[in-house]
Amino acid sequence: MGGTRNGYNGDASHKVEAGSNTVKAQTIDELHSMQKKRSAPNTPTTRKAGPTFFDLSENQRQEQQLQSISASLASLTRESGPKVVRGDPSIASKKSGNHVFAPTIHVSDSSLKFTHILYNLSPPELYEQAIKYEKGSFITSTGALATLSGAKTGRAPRDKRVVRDDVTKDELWWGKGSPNIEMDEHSFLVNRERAVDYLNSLDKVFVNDQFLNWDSENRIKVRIVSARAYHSLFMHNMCIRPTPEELENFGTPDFTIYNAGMFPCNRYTTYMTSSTSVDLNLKRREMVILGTQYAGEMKKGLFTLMHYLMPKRQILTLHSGCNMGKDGDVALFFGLSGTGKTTLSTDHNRFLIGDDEHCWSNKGVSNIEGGCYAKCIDLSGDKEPDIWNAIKFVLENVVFDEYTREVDYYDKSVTENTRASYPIEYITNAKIPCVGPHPKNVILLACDAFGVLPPVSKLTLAQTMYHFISGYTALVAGTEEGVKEPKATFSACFGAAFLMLHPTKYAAMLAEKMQKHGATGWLVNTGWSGGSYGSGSRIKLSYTRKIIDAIHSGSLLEESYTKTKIFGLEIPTKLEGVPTEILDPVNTWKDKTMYEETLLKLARLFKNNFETFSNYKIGTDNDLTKKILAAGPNF
Ligand SMILES: Nc1ncnc2c1ncn2[C@@H]1O[C@H](COP(=O)(O)OP(=O)(O)OP(=O)(O)O)[C@@H](O)[C@H]1O
Ligand SMILES: O=C([O-])CC(=O)C(=O)O
Ligand SMILES: [Ca+2]
Ligand SMILES: [Mn+2]
Repeated sequence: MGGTRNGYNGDASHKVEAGSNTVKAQTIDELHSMQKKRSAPNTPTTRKAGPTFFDLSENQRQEQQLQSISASLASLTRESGPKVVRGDPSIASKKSGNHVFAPTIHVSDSSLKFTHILYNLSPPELYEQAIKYEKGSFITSTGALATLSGAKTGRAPRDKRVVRDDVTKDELWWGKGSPNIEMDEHSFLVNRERAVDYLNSLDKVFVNDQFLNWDSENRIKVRIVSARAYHSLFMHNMCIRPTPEELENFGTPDFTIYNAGMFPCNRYTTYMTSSTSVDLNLKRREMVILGTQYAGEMKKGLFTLMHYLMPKRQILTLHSGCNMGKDGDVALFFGLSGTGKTTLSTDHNRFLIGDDEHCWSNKGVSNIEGGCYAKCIDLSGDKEPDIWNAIKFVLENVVFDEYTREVDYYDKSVTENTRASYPIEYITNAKIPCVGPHPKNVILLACDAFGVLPPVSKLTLAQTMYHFISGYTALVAGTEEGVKEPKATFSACFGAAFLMLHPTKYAAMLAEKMQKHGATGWLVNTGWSGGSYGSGSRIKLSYTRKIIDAIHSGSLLEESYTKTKIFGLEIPTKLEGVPTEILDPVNTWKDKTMYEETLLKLARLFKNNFETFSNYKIGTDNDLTKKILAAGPNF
């Protein structure tokens, strides 16, 4: 890790003398102990650590930490908390002494045992745990840990539940089109108890205490309790890693995830429709995962939480990538899964702020996460060198050569949705801390499987809002369970699956911010050209990159434009590095009537989808609302 190793007070008597043949160790154990420095995983930061306010001894601090973890793992009915002890049960010495916290004596089998806590382990320690105990864990030729996520290789949005109570019933978006399927408090507690009992029945559980959001004033403390080293390593990568000082002063988390992924929910529990359940309880500030080991559920569960917490502070949450040029010009890349947020925000000529989840506050943008999660199907070192070189730590569901351990990125036999997760600092031009000024360009990515949207269009504010609320793409196979072929999808705000409030609330905030900061909207089709999926082909990544370059540099703004029929999109008449004929899709189709029909078909789909929004006002601006409604296709 490139981070600073503060927090370690080296004891000089234990150091190996440079240039001498002998070591100062008296025993083999002592010698081995010299290989290791005491430190904790951290994300590089330029932020100064606050004063260490705790005047506690190391033992007192550890005990407090264990008490807090024991409280997190408390069963609701039988005990106030399990006996917890730090360390791997196979290694930990039996003299657990002052590390033990045993709050109750009501005897049950589970209260007689210890739950060993593997607290914020480092990646090497997690590798060892995975290799030793988790079937399907292997080290690949580049040193990444290849893992399997089990039966689920994508998120399960139909199995997501949100507790509906007196507060959330009025605050949240429910009903048609909403991702928030209700459950009651009682059923949540049943699932929570099931997860906690399962976790406490294990010899050991992993606990990660980490942060969300690089905007330090709006940072959220999260605790993730999980049963697998893979899950702990994934979250180590994806959340912001605390410095040793920050970890010491962590205190009580703002939110806790109980991931009992390999253990199913009980179908006889009210509201359960399968063996998988991902449950969010805002009042208790908790999430429970049962019956899926797909790690993305944790990442996107936390993103959902941020979609609730941040708007309360006038901060907009964005399902977008984000990068910044050398002159400080920031671009956002919105888009549904597989449309190119990660691919296009990771740009060798620009600083990466983040690839997937951001906040836009009155100070500018901030990444929510500490890592990236790239699709790696068909990944090649030539086309995506920065991602290729960043692949460390976690590779999900990939296939590799048994002997050389070289990964075959073209192999889809486990799933289409193969993924790599890596700490953001492994992208060499990552912007640390991951914050930036107000965006100049807002790029909406759509992977249009119909092949009728132009490769790039310049949008008016009303058009930007229309397309943002529509959230169109042709979902590329994989990320959501059961999708095997591209298919037209509309997902409000390019992330309906993660919205907590009504889409128009986020849209109003975006419009207000774009207006205030003079950002330009663009629609970029990273999908098909020359025909629909099946006959045409996907637009070359190198062309899309040229388009994005011209947006960043400002040169595209200077081009002359013509307006397309039906969608009324402004398209440039030329663009350096991109064949002129592909800029207007009609030129690339052999069968022009087929093109017209397909265009009309897509326009109808847009219109039908937007009907649900026609009764809503976008913010307080009546005029803008009217313009947005008129900014859709006309036919
Ligand atoms: N013209 C293109 N533009 C962008 N991506 C392309 C293009 N052609 C092919 N691709 C491929 O499409 C995929 C885009 O996936 P990417 O990881 O960027 O999606 P994402 O928007 O970040 O999705 P998620 O939210 O699920 O992480 C990559 O595998 C990339 O190589
Ligand atoms: O959540 C996932 O599994 C991957 C992702 O980023 C998305 O779907 O937007
Ligand atoms: Ca991504
Ligand atoms: Mn995403």
